[in-house]
Amino acid sequence: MGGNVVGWEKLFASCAMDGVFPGHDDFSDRLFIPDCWRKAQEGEIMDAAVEIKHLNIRNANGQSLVHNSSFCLKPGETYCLLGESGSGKTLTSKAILGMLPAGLQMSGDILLRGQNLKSLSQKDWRKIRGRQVGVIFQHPEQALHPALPIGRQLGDLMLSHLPVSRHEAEQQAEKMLSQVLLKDTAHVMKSYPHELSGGMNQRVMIAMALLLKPEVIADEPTSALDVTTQAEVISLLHHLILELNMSMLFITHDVLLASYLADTIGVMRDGEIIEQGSAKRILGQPEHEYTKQLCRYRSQRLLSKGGAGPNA
Ligand SMILES: Nc1ncnc2c1ncn2[C@@H]1O[C@H](COP(=O)(O)OP(=O)(O)OP(=O)(O)O)[C@@H](O)[C@H]1O
Repeated sequence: MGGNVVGWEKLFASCAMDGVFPGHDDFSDRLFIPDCWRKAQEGEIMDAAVEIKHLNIRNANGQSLVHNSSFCLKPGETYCLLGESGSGKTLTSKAILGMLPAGLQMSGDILLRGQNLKSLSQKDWRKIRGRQVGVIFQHPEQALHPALPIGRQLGDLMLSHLPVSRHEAEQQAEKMLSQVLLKDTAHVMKSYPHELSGGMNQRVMIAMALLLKPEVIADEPTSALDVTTQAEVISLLHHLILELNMSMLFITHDVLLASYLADTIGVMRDGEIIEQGSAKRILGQPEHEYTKQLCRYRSQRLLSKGGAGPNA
């Protein structure tokens, strides 16, 4: 890892000792404070990066899969949607990306920087994805074309949204690859996805998602990686989101991961957000019995493994 990226183990060890996690008020004197927080404190009104209002998703039989969900991702913050498998996290993120599977019915409003995405055509969605909202999936093959070199894919993304030359686009792309700490970026630019390791492809996907500085949705982005690579990738993502002052909706079933990354946590269960608030409040004073269970589980994992990482 690069020298300025905080290692999981070091970070967790110190957090476990202090009983707090970065991103919370307790760390405010030591951490980078996003500009938007300062502006919000000063009373300046800002559009939410993403706002979900009364989102309902039903299957073809009318069964409710996501029920009346509302939440707000503020500019410059990381909002973790935390919940067990099947709770509706991925469907929520797919709704925001305009990628709901056929046969599902959606109601409610999705606003991106104030723009309601409700009745966009597929053509309009293509203009938005990558430019205004980027996504990091669990499996890079969901986003990377197997038959195109990495440099071409990143360059194409930039060319499809910005008035730049192919040369400029690929220069920017290569710069982004170095920001995700890939070595020998000239070689990576010419490589095909199957020639890179899983961890390298995940970094390429992060580079692609962050390239045009959109709002970012990360859906269990490291679940398919081994423990060490997972820790490196999460640490890198956290660092870049802070450095670039970007907003991220991070989807996870892992309470330890949420406690490491989140400014705000929404706990999702059976299609509903049952509790949400600042990470400090949710982890320190959970109200719902289910959230209390999650917090007890987190404490046990920290105690038993010394807070050693995302799969601890
Ligand atoms: N295309 C679909 N058609 C019908 N039901 C679906 C479809 N996709 C998901 N579901 C159902 O919707 C519910 C929520 O699924 P979702 O994938 O959002 O859960 P999740 O919280 O992301 O879980 P996981 O982490 O396992 O992906 C589940 O009961 C799932 O079976």
